[in-house]
Amino acid sequence: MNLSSITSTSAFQLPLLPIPQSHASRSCGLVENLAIECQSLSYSVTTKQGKSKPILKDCSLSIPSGQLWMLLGPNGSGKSTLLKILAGLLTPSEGFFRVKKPRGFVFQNPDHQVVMPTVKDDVAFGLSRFNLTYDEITSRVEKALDAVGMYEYLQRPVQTLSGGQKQRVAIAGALAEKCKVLLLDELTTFLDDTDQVGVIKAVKSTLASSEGITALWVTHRLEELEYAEGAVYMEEGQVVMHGDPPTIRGFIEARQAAYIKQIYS
Ligand SMILES: Nc1ncnc2c1ncn2[C@@H]1O[C@H](COP(=O)(O)OP(=O)(O)OP(=O)(O)O)[C@@H](O)[C@H]1O
Repeated sequence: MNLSSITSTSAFQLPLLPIPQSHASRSCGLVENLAIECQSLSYSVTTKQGKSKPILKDCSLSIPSGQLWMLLGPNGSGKSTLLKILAGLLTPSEGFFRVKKPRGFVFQNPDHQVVMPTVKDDVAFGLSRFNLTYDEITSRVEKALDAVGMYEYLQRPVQTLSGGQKQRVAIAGALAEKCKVLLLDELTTFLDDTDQVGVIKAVKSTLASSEGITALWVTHRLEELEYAEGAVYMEEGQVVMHGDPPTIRGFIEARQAAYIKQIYS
């Protein structure tokens, strides 16, 4: 169901990774072929004491259409908050953002999203608000489940599915609604290795077989970067860098090594 610049950090100063020209072209001042764009996005909450607490600070990033990008960063760095803003679930305090629509948000815990009795009912649920015939709904549900490798589970009760299968059903819900952007919040956190790879491959093959669907995937798992075309790394509410996965991976590994050295020195 479907419900960079580098900013200064204490230890590292790296240059902005520009978006390759093949990914984005400028015309009349607007960036074309981008699925997601944020400029100077900030988000604050008001504490019980009445003080403003910044959660996101001056975040800028651009993600081209048709690609899988990863969003990484330590706990509490603001990844989920940024994703919720992009999904329209939170309103930024300042800045500008644009996301191609329709967009779909898939939660970390599939039990919060996959709630109808059977797989086909769950994928069809969001379609009830469109004026579609029964045949159109059936066709969309079948195509969406096929895209995530779950077609044979059409009639299955959802409580018999594994966590990874439920995640794929949740993604199918967004695909059935013809979402152009999939916002995927730590889908593999609770999954074993087999389910993890199954979900990520389902997203990859969906993007490969469709026209211009883009996915932004929040993760803590560095090894998942091998599936991505691009990545964004956040710390303390800021986008520290964004660009190609090997460079981001090298940066994070250097950061982790420095942290471990600091602990043991
Ligand atoms: N409504 C809120 N009120 C107060 N603090 C909040 C609120 N929402 C988020 N925060 C804080 O903002 C910070 C960023 O939270 P967020 O969930 O976006 O981080 P994250 O990078 O997704 O973390 P994790 O990897 O642990 O899921 C955290 O310190 C969190 O406690």
